[in-house]
Amino acid sequence: MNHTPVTPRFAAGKAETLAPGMAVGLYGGSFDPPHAGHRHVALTAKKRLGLDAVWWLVAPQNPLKAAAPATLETRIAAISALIPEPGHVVSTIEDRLGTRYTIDIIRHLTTRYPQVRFVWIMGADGLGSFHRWGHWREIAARVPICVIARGGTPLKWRLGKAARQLSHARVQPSAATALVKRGAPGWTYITAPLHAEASSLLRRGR
Ligand SMILES: Nc1ncnc2c1ncn2[C@@H]1O[C@H](COP(=O)(O)OP(=O)(O)OP(=O)(O)O)[C@@H](O)[C@H]1O
Ligand SMILES: O=C(O)c1ccc[n+]([C@@H]2O[C@H](COP(=O)([O-])O)[C@@H](O)[C@H]2O)c1
Repeated sequence: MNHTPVTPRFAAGKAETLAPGMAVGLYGGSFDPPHAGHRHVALTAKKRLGLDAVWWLVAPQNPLKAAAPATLETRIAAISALIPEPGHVVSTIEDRLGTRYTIDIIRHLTTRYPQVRFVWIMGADGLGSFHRWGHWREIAARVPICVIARGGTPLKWRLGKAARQLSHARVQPSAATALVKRGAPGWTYITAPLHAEASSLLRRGR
């Protein structure tokens, strides 16, 4: 197969490599700092969706968060140490494209690599605030979404605006791999065992 490197290698040392037909999970986060809960999400999604790779998209700055996170270098190094397994790539594509908005990444990747099957990965709290993201309906129209359960207020998140408006496109977790093959629109909510870790808890303990 003809492997096309998206960009040159970057600090983390693993290339973001794409090939036609590949299934790639896009796991966006502040990762400030990354923790075992993130690892759990990425490993669960990779397994349950049958992904070839998970790209950990390190957000330069979440547009909905006021506080600036640690430097990209610090977070990249920490993610690389947390998840050395093959198939997990730390990506600075948001920084390279000079955007803080997920829609820009999704438009770029789905337009440029139409033969790659991208899927967006997020924790359940992300579903709860998804309707506040820029062009969230277009994101959902362009890529399937995999939501991984998280402790907190799951009922509120599952009954939130985005979940309600996208309810027609929801599929059972048993259809998750088929969803990735079929493509958007579609989302699934995977009730993996919960993982209690949170970056805010770790920052408080610093
Ligand atoms: N323990 C967890 N279980 C499930 N999803 C998680 C967990 N921790 C983080 N996530 C998900 O990972 C993505 C990145 O999360 P983020 O980097 O903001 O970490 P966080 O622990 O939620 O941080 P903070 O506590 O500062 O809000 C989000 O989609 C979030 O929902
Ligand atoms: O595009 C947006 O409007 C948007 C708003 C909030 C969050 N996001 C993305 O959601 C992902 C998770 O963010 P965070 O800070 O909760 O880890 C990360 O990739 C952010 O860039 C994106």
